[in-house]
Amino acid sequence: MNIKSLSIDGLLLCEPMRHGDDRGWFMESYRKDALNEAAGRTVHFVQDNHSLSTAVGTLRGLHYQAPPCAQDKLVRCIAGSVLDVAVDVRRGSASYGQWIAVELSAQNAHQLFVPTGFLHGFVTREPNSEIAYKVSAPYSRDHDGSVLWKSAGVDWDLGASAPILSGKDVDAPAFADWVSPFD
Ligand SMILES: Cc1cn([C@H]2C[C@H](O)[C@@H](COP(=O)(O)OP(=O)(O)O[C@H]3O[C@H](C)C(=O)[C@H](O)[C@H]3O)O2)c(=O)[nH]c1=O
Repeated sequence: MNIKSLSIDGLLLCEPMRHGDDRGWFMESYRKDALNEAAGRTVHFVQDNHSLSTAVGTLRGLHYQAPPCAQDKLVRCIAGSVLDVAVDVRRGSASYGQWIAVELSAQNAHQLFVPTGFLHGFVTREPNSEIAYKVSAPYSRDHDGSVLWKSAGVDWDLGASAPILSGKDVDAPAFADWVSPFD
């Protein structure tokens, strides 16, 4: 498992090693020890999530769970491919408002570690794309929030197409009007 820091402090790109043979391949898709060493702390995952997005251009984001239910996330794509996005919304951060986007795909097997204090979202690049991700706090509907996907300066690489959104994401507040709950 190769884990490297990205340009925004706290974000990690995990690249598991695939061991191929004439049957196919084997991969360790999660190593607690390696992630904790790279994160510099113990990350306690308590829930696994899995979503299927059937159409290209399905955009889920920009989402967060507010404290005290904030979530670290370890995100991977197990079918198709997505552009995965994280936006730094830690009020004390020198990189507040900065974002990164990485392609996660079943083919590259890359994973993005998104610590608490970031907005998270993705847009699908293939039909029937699936993401599976670990979170460090249980789902809490009362702490679940969204920021309008097109208001944070993210380049989603959508081309001329409008994304497919949930009602929650269509009506989300604009980044400029939103107050981050993260220190
Ligand atoms: C997140 C979640 C949702 N749900 C239920 C609530 C709704 O009835 C249904 C769909 O939820 P939602 O529209 O919030 O799903 P996504 O748009 O995929 O949201 C997720 O997408 C972005 C990319 C994230 O990083 C978050 O994990 C999460 O916000 O699943 C649950 O029962 N448990 C959960 O943990």
